Amino acid sequence: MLADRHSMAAWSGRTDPEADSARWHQRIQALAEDSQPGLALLGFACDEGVRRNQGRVGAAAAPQSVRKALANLAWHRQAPAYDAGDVTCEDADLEAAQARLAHNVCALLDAGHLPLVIGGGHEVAFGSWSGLAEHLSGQAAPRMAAPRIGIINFDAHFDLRDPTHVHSSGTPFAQIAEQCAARGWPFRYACLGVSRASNTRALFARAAELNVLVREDHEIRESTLEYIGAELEAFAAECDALYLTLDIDVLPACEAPGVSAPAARGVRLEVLEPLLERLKASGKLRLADLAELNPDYDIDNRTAKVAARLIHLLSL
Ligand SMILES: N=CN[C@@H](CCC(=O)O)C(=O)O
Ligand SMILES: [Mn+2]
Ligand SMILES: [Mn+2]
Repeated sequence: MLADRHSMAAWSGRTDPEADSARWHQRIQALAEDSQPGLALLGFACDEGVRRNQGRVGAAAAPQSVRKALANLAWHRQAPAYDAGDVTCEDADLEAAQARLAHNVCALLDAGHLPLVIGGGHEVAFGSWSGLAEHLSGQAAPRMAAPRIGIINFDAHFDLRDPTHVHSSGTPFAQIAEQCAARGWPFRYACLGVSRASNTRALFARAAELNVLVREDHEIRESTLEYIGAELEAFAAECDALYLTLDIDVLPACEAPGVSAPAARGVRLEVLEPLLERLKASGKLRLADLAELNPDYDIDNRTAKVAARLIHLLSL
């Protein structure tokens, strides 16, 4: 086990007497060296990036709160699911935590698992992507000279802040763009649910420079669902592998109050879910993560339940 800590304590809940009534807590297993390929949940218990980004901290506690919410959901999977433990951030050393996350994600991919990382602040994205990059550059994956990794971020924010001075929850995709440039890899980034009011002109300009596929929050609604779904499929078709990153603050604050920076408008769950279904259907999803859930501001575990439902959807 590579992760910094591991406990199955969160996995408890209701047990029904009827046959075929299993819930996640009854089926999820602790990851072992010889585990058959399956879905691997890995926590990134870190909000140092949020602190550096002047945000309200608390997201480090999200992995445990999501596990508790997921524990009681009904189990409909055929393939196994594992808990791979948590990577933690020690002594505010975000860079070291991201490097350990990357090694863990790479090891899971090498072993044939689909890693689903539960952040943490959105600084999780740099560690997640680095793990996929390490995997695609290594021996375990089919050789690709310059893999076309498509990043699909559902987020009210671009998280493309200038990383020159500080690495934070606001910089991961700019850090990834730098990494791609250094490796001669294409940078393919789609950011959906962006709030114009919450992102400066400088960030919109950087997104344009980097050729980011941008859809603002107000553009994603039931009447445009077909168009945006087709646009995402076309984006996916031009990629070798997809990395999906879900910033929970893409949802309206009434649906997801427990986040570091709540969205005044957001994209509703009923619109988000069909888009995720279409992405799954592409068959190219290699990695997913969830970011910015902050249990300190949650109401009756509403946000944790939404996060658990999204994991449940992705796991089917
Ligand atoms: N990952 C967070 N990103 C946002 C936070 C905005 C805020 O704190 O209001 C950002 O940096 O833009
Ligand atoms: Mn974000
Ligand atoms: Mn955000």
